[in-house]
Amino acid sequence: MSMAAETEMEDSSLEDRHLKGVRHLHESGITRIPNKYILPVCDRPNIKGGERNNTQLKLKLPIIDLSQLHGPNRSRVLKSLADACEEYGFFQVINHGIPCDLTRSMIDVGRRFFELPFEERAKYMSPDMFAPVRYGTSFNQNKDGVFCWRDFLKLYCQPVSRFCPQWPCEPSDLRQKVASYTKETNSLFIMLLKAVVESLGLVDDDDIVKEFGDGSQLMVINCFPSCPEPDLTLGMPPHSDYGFLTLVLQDGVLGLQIQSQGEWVTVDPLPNSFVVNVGDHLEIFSNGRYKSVLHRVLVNSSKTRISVASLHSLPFESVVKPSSGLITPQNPKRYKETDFAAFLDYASSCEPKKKNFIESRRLT
Ligand SMILES: O=C(O)CCC(=O)C(=O)O
Ligand SMILES: [Fe+2]
Repeated sequence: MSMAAETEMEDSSLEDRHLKGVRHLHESGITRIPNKYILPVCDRPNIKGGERNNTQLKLKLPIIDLSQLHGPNRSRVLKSLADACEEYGFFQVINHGIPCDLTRSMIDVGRRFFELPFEERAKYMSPDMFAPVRYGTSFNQNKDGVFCWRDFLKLYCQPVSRFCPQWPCEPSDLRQKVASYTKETNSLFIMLLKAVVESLGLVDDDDIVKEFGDGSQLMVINCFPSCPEPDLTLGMPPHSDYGFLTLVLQDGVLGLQIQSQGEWVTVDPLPNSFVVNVGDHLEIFSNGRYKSVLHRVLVNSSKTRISVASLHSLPFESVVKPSSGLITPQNPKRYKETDFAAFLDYASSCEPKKKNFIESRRLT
């Protein structure tokens, strides 16, 4: 075989390797990351002081105590919520009522899914962005020039009775855990949604809350294996989330970063809290008052990290637009109407540098 043919064969088997995901690479025991994962210098995470001597800026997100939401302190809680959504686009909720046994077992079953033999996981691989069950790698494996250090399992969740039979049957308790977790996170979301709507001063806007009764819920279980060269790559590139609110559960390993005053800072959540972030749809609904903030994920050289992001929004076919109750001559509409299909078209048709869908919806 000629050298060129050999190199070509090597290249194509390397290409295959990327599509098998980073868990697969990690299991092969590599000590350097393949070029496919190396970011241009300007996009690298710039881990200050080196990883061992980690002096990352840590951020304590504003705390929303849900045990105070239905008592005499309600207006104070709503004010904190409004401030957090305006200033950070992120907050953490405590006393949310979801049992920690359930959150622990959700992380645990997610971890066990990624520990299954590759062939078992591969049954759910699909390049189709619309697939209700999709195991994949990177951010958008069809488009990303540089891959990121993440594998994921995405599950459509609502209605549970429709999607549950399509979820992976291994690990054997996955369906039951995801079903319970879906139910609990959906109730928490509805509680937060009502508070968010009220915090915008929309006391009479019951329509939106009703519409969310049949809303969409997408669960993304992320696996960020330990990485031999974490300063050259990212677990997720800077992006915003498309939905209304995202509820993020983490396993205790830090990694999530948000941009605050021009610097990337690491979110350091309280134990048993949920990190919640404003998505593009809420930025549009609030006519830009609440911000869908860019965030990214760092990886590290010693620990695998698991996170579960639950993305909540309107039914897939609904149109999202600035709330009419917020539009005045002084505060005109700042965003075009959008729907889920427009987002998927955008996400699948380009490789957005900042993965920021909302820019394309802004009225100038
Ligand atoms: O892993 C995390 O903490 C965040 C994950 C995330 O941003 C996402 O799944 O959209
Ligand atoms: Fe995200």
